[in-house]
Amino acid sequence: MPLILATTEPGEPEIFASIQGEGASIGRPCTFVRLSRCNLACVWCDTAYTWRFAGDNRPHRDDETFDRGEEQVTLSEEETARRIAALGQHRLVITGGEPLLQAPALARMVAHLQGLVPGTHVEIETNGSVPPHPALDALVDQYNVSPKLSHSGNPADLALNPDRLAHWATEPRAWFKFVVAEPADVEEVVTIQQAHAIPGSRIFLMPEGRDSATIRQRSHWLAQTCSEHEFNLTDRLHIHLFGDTRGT
Ligand SMILES: Nc1nc2[nH]cc(C(=O)O)c2c(=O)[nH]1
Ligand code: SF4
Ligand SMILES: [Mg+2]
Repeated sequence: MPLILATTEPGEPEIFASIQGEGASIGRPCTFVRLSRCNLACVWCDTAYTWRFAGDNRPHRDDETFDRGEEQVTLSEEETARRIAALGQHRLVITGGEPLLQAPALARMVAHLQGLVPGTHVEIETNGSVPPHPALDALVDQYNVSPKLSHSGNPADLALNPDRLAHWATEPRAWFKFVVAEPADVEEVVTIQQAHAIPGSRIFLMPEGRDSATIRQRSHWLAQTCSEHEFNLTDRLHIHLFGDTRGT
């Protein structure tokens, strides 16, 4: 089974070199590969083109639906690895959508990539609701786990499964990154932190926002909140640098 990737334009897979814009590796140069499809549906999702295809009526703030044929491209594991290797980086961030939905094919792709560029550091951006897959898990250096709070609009039993969260809480390669828009969202983070005994040093709060002004405004009060709770604050560096654009 090949990989189903997102596109920057019809037929063009979203594989690009950039700077990690969020979380524990912020500022590091890396290559990104964006996979299509997600098992959740966040109302403020900034990559709705990976899942909100015509006929999907789950609510989204923009109320836009996308043409699956234009937004998805199928690429073999080997060709995906070749395109990543051609960008010359030694770090890879696998994102989506929800990339763990395609874990078996991703495992084959990463194994192939390690043959082309040995020692590549592999990070996965995940919403944390999908169990890790053993073959892929063995090839991953870092998980950036972003559980979705109630303001995302997802049912809690899907987005905040206690067994899944318990797994990530005890996974030493996992960092937590919570998207926060309002102070009430932080209360949910604290509840999750306490339920799973997650050290604050492994938690990042990230302002929800798709433009610099919103991110900056929310970062002001979030900085104070992070001090109080000893959480980390993360920016969304790529939005300041490139705006809300694909392939950046
Ligand atoms: N530069 C950059 N950094 C990112 N970190 C996480 C991203 C994501 O979309 O998951 C992302 C992204 O789309 N671009
Ligand atoms: S989990 Fe991520 S990709 Fe999926 S809908 Fe939410 S923000 Fe979008
Ligand atoms: Mg993004």
